[in-house]
Amino acid sequence: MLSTKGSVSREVTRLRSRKINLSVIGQYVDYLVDKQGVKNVFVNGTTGEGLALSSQERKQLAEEWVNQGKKKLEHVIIHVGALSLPESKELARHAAEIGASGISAIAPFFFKPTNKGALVAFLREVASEAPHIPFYYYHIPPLTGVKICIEDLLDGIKKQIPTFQGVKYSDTDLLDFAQCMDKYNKEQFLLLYGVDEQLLSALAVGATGAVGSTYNYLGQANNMMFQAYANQDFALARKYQFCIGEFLSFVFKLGFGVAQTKAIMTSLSGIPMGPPRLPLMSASEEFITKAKAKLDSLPFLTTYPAK
Ligand SMILES: CC(=O)N[C@@H]([C@@H](O)[C@H](O)[C@H](O)CO)[C@@H](O)CC(=O)C(=O)O
Repeated sequence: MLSTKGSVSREVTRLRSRKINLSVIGQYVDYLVDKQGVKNVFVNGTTGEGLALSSQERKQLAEEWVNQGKKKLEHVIIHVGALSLPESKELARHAAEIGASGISAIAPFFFKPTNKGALVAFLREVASEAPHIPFYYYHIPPLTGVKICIEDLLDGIKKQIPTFQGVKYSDTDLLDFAQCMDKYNKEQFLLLYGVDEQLLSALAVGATGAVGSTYNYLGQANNMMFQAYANQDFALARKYQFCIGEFLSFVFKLGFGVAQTKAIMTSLSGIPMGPPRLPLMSASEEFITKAKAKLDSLPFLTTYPAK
């Protein structure tokens, strides 16, 4: 007991005054593009701990990603969601000014919108600050607690938010997701799926893309899964999804979240992702060793045929 308390307080001291490190972003962009085949990024979202950062830090990160991504990345979408509407609007304006390809926002989750009208009113205010770039709603009910049905949200949304382009859908409700695909086919919304362990099921009902934490280090494996699915090689696509599932199921049992994602990413890419910000605590050495050993036991996920 005593030793646990001691190590928690040492960790707290270590995490207390951590600052963002902009100097690794250029390297991060190259790693994603060259090693993972990932050319679209979602900045200041969950994995990037956007909600734990000050507005100033979020702006600095957004600028660095846009600048470093020039001529390398296809899309840099900046997450501008915040608990306060003025803050969210300011971040939206800033993202548009610096040349982001799009913006996205979660629902505020302290004073929550309790119905579609309230949510749309909030999102409309945010989106209207960046009237020339696409807006994506970031649906992540496990973290926001806002469970407004997306099938309902999409009904008439373009009239309310002319720049509305789609949804980053980080929830397991594949019925709602499939209904959106089916019902709004004509609108050609981009529905980007965000539960990595279920991506293949989302592809089967028509997902147009994916945004998630594991694409930082398993981007190639997921690209292969996309390719296998497009080629109608469903056995191969399932093999990728099952392997990804085996890895995630293993780390879930150890305790998995943003801090652990950063640690895995650091260990695989060699780029120091740094510790998370309090109240999140760093991944343990034991976690890192076990997660790395598990990935090493699944070479199918991390070794690819030469191009
Ligand atoms: C709750 C959460 O963190 N979800 C992740 C998933 O990628 C998730 O880590 C993965 O599916 C493992 O459960 C993403 O949806 C979040 C994400 O894309 C982001 O960084 O904004």
